[in-house]
Amino acid sequence: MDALTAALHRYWGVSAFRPLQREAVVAFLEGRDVLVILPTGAGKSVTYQLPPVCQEGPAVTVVVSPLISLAKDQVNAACERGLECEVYNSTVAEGRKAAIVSDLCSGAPSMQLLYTTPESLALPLLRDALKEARSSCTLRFAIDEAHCVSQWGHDFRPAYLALQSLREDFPGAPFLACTATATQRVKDSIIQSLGLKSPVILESSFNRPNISYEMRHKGLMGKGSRAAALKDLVKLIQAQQGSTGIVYAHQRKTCDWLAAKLGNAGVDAAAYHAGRDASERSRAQAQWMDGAFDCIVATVAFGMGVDKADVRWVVHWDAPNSLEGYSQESGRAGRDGLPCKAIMYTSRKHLNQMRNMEVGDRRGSAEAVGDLALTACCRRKALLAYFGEKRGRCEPPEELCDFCRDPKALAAMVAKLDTKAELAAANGLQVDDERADSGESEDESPPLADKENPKGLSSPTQDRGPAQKRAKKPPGAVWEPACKLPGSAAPQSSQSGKQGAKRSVQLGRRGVSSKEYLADVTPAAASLLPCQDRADSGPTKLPANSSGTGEGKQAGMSCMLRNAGQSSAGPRYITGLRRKGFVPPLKALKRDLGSS
Ligand SMILES: Nc1ncnc2c1ncn2[C@@H]1O[C@H](COP(=O)(O)OP(=O)(O)OP(=O)(O)O)[C@@H](O)[C@H]1O
Repeated sequence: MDALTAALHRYWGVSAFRPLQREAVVAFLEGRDVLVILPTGAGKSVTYQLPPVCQEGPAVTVVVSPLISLAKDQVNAACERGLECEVYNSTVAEGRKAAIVSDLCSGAPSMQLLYTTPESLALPLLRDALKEARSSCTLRFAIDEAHCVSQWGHDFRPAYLALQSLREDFPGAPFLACTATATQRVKDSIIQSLGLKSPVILESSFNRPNISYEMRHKGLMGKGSRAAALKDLVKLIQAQQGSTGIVYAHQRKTCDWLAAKLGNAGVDAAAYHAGRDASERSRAQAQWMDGAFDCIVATVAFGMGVDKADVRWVVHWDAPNSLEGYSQESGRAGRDGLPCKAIMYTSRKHLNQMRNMEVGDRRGSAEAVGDLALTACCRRKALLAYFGEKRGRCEPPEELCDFCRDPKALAAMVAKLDTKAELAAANGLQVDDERADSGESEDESPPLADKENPKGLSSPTQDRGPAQKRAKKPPGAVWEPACKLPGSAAPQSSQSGKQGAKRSVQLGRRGVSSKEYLADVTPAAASLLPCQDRADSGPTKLPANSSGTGEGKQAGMSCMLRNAGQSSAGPRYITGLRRKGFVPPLKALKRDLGSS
């Protein structure tokens, strides 16, 4: 056994490194800057905790962590392993802080890890002590959750920007930045903001093969969709037979409401959000960790750094704000590598609300979530494509997503969603799921307004200056299931029309088969249906009696549709619609969808 493996065994009790851990430790020990991008639960903390314990002479890794609670948990875990650990933040008593400073300046610090926050690291007392320490010991800096430094990231913390001055003060110290989620833009931003010098970039696939992804649409759950969705959720949780899970909701009151409703239905559930006081929160977390609750119903305030290996399912009751967030939150399931589920409940209304409220750098986040949720596509492929990974659909032994389990059923469901939206828009109505969902608005203000920031810091999402205008969509706009994510099942027809070209589709009461109708409104979905007469390209020509001068025109059903499968910006607009005389071909549609 080599020295590194021996140290891993001694402190972690395991005798093999996980992928890229060893490479990161070696590079960090050699004094290189390192960027580690590994999925949640991959063991990133080993990469910066191990170096100080496996070198001769005094060495301290200063670990910058965004949350005090997160640092506390990590320090406890590290101390239990036998590492010499200290924590320096605003909650620490002055006497303790003085002891830490004096240890750093002693010429041979006894600590191996010093957990702190960006704010505390900016204070002259600690900064000067570290400057003093570097002459007598090896200093290294580890920036945990490094995506917080990026304004493009989903969890930007302005305080992280103060870390820029670290490089100036400690030009010779190696930096290791780690995160579980980073698009190329975020990676570039981390390297630039922290001033990483020719960093060794260690990145593994974001893929979590043991997670099966699934979307459920509240709008398709019938009238009173909130009650129906709740019933569905209870059934889902009960089917997990007492295994542990997390339900994420946007708002605190939704968490309280859901926890109470689940409790009434016999599910042991605790609510966790920043509106509860710290002791209630940590009690709820501890009880959930111990298995006293099947389920914790939480806002995004919960989860960062929670190291519970056997979370078998993560439910999003509301669509997440971004795919980065989704990846992190769903990634809390199955850290033990065993099969687990990530299930997202969505509603078109909520997605549209989120999209309409995005400002500045955040624009596009909800759009990406909507594209994932409202498109017939392999969820894994699409999610990974968002992070720049090209790959095929789920393949065993990976857990299959809902699309890969049954593409036809999923395509039919998406077709149903699109058709509902378009028929409702055609009739000048709200989309059904929006109407049904509106019951939920009684306890929900606009989704982003109450997004939690456990540190109470501002972020681009929350800092809406007067100059920042919300990007309102025109009334009547519905979600365009444009299959924009590269993983989506857009038709790859060689005959597909000119990129970005609009198609004019004439729909009418007679002469248009439901199959054609489906093919026209959702080409992506229709490509998966047994639909022989699907028109893939160019302006769709419908039978004479329904087009041009036919009844279709009389009925005023002229829709301008973007050709699905092509990259197109903005929503799909339905224009020139007249309600009178239009009878939706629902019977035929239902027959085709096989859902009487
Ligand atoms: N080589 C290894 N073999 C087995 N278990 C390991 C190994 N390395 C780390 N672990 C364990 O994996 C779990 C997750 O590790 P860690 O908390 O470092 O993950 P992480 O990548 O930081 O996750 P997150 O991004 O969610 O914070 C811990 O319980 C840790 O002890």
